[in-house]
Amino acid sequence: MASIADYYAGKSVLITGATGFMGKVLVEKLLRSCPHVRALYLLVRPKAGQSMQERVSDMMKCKLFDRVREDNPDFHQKIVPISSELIQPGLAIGPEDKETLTSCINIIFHCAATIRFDEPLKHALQLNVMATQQLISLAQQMPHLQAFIHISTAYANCNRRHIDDIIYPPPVEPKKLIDSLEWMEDSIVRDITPRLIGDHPNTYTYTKALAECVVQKESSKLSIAIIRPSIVGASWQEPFPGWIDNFNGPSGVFIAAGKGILRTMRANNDAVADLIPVDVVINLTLAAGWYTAVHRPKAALVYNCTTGGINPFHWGEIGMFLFSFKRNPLEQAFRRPNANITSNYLMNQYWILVSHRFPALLYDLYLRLSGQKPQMMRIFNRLHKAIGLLEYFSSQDWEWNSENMNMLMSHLSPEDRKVQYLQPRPSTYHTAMIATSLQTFSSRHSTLMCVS
Ligand SMILES: CCCCCCCCCCCCCCCCCCCC(=O)SCCNC(=O)CCNC(=O)[C@H](O)C(C)(C)COP(=O)(O)OP(=O)(O)OC[C@H]1O[C@@H](n2cnc3c(N)ncnc32)[C@H](O)[C@@H]1OP(=O)(O)O
Ligand SMILES: NC(=O)C1=CN([C@@H]2O[C@H](COP(=O)(O)OP(=O)(O)OC[C@H]3O[C@@H](n4cnc5c(N)ncnc54)[C@H](OP(=O)(O)O)[C@@H]3O)[C@@H](O)[C@H]2O)C=CC1
Repeated sequence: MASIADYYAGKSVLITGATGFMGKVLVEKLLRSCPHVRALYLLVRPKAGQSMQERVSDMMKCKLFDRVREDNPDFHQKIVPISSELIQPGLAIGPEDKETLTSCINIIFHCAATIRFDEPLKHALQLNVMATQQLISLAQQMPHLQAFIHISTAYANCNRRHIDDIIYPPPVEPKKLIDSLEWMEDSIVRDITPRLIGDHPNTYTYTKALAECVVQKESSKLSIAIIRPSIVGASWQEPFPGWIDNFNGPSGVFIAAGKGILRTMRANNDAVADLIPVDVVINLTLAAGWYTAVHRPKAALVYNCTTGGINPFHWGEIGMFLFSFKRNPLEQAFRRPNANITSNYLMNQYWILVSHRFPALLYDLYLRLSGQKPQMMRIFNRLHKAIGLLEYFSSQDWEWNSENMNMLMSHLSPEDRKVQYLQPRPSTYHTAMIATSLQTFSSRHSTLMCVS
């Protein structure tokens, strides 16, 4: 059977979300590990005054691409940016581009999404669900398509404690929800969002669950796989250890703790912190693309891409790790760092008062008296809002079944297992991943290495 690199040779690949955290790593690994891939078509929108071409060429200059650049200085010739705004009808792809895509694409990786926990429901629905539906419709017009890989999240079903690698019935029929929200004013949608999302913690996990249902509906017509990563962190090994370019999930928490701002947070010391390095997720994604295209499974296969089952690491251990900040605070720290976790709500409230609000009040008073604008209370209010949204995930445990991931591993040749390593088995990888990402944070004054 063809190796993964052999399979991708000569193939045209369509990627959404290529300018995002995971998308960039996917583009890089595909170019580096599958050097004979024919072309990567990236659906990109113009943003912040930059055209989509400018955005893509800036992205390719980033440090993440150093190794690809070394191997093949002309790698950019394989990248074809296509202008697309995913929440517009027809994904706002021009007729000529559509013609090109439908005639040549062999594999689609759908990474784009809004991952904000506080996204208004209508927008999360438009991007995470309706755009997925539109992309699938486009995929159905591609005669040479061999695989459609949808990136979901391990938390799409976080209202369950045990999560198998199957697609669960959606909380609501997506079409019904789309139709009923269409005519509603935004303020009404905002008011009824908590009732609609029910036992989901936010609009993100809720719409990702609906997207899986949309994908499943088409699985008889296309060869589909769904990848469900847990909390995606910095790279473990490739293209170099510790690469990360965002403040999502634990990263923002680490920085706030390293600057001595965040000193208390509600988390369960004994709950599994299911962190997975971005390079492992991308390896699984590429391997799943290969398997789906070669084996054409009859139903969509779901890959829970998690680590807790094989190599559990706990929030308490991360908390211990952050003690290193006591000796090495990040630059321009507000105070000497001293971050602690508690699972007790009242205790947390007490420490918020004593070690967050009170010092902020004092500092703002000092700023006022010295003729400057007070700012610390504002910063803490934002921090508390963000932490409030994350605590749901750090206070409880989930258990994921990873049969399909194991099955996929067993199908890889020994050579592919080296290139597309899937399971970070050594127990040191969590600490390596966190340590290197902390180095990334501290070495650049807490701005990240490659902010797009
Ligand atoms: C006491 C400490 C002990 C610590 C040990 C225990 C650690 C526990 C950590 C628990 C983490 C749990 C994480 C669970 C995650 C579950 C994951 C589910 C997995 C997924 O499927 S997808 C990925 C998940 N999505 C996210 O993580 C997104 C969550 N974030 C949001 O929804 C929003 O960011 C949030 C939290 C609502 C905040 O919004 P807002 O206030 O509007 O701020 P922005 O994010 O838009 O940022 C504005 C601006 O500020 C910059 N920024 C953000 N954070 C920092 C920072 N720490 N330092 C410096 N700058 C920061 C940000 O880049 C923006 O800049 P722009 O220039 O882009 O405007
Ligand atoms: N990060 C994590 O911890 C996890 C992520 N996931 C999933 O992985 C996938 C990728 O996540 P991640 O890379 O972290 O997310 P990012 O927020 O870093 O990237 C999101 C991507 O989607 C694109 N996008 C957003 N809106 C639009 C739009 N309207 N039109 C075109 N493109 C758009 C963004 O483009 P632009 O640059 O133009 O904004 C960006 O390229 C998502 O599906 C997410 O659910 C799953 C589990 C964990």
